[in-house]
Order: sequence, then C-alpha cells, then structure tokens
Amino acid sequence: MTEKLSAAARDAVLTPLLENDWQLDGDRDALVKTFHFESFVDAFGWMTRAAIWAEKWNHHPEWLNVYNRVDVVLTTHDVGGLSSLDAKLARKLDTL
Ligand SMILES: C[C@H](O)[C@H](O)[C@H]1CNC2=NC(N)=NC(=O)C2=N1
Repeated sequence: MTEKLSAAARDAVLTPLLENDWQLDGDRDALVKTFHFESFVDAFGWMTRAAIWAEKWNHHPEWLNVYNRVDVVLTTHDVGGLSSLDAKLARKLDTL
C-alpha cells in the first residue's frame, strides 16, 4: 500500500533530490525537474527507458516533451501527494 511520505521521512528522502535540481511544487506536493538533451532522439530514447521503469513499478510520470527538453512532474495520484515511489522514480530518472 502506497502512503504519503511522513513528515519525518520527507527531509531525508527529499534533500538529496533537491540538491540534484529537483524542485518542490508546494501547490501540488510534487517533484518537478526539466531534463535537457542533445536532440529529440536522445530525449525520446531517455523517455522510453524511463517508461519501462515506470511500467515495471506501476508508477508513472507526468511529463511534457518539447524537442530536446522533457519537463517531469512526479506525484502519487492515489494518495494526493508525494510518496516514496516518487523519490524512487526521481532517483532512477537521474541515472538513466
Ligand atoms: C491503478 C493503478 O495502479 C494506479 O492508478 C497507479 C498507476 N500509476 C500511478 N502513477 C502515479 N504517478 N501515481 C499513482 O498514484 C499511480 N497509480
């Protein structure tokens, strides 16, 4: 069962991500980050790799691709805010 990140867990989980260019959208309790690539093909290839992990974990990003840029929003719709799954997916997106 996915649960919202507790107040106690938030700092430890979110601090490394915020230090790696993720930002908090406080209105939606979401993590947001823009990824830049050399080309559309690079961007779309990265999205394809990300999509495989998202499907494997049944946790899916909201994202917008414009040419070589991908704007990503991570939040957990089922709980109305951030869960550990968002942090897990954020860390994966940073490594792909
Ligand atoms: C029914 C299905 O398991 C759920 O809707 C999953 C699918 N992917 C999801 N992705 C995200 N980001 N949040 C969710 O709450 C979510 N829930």
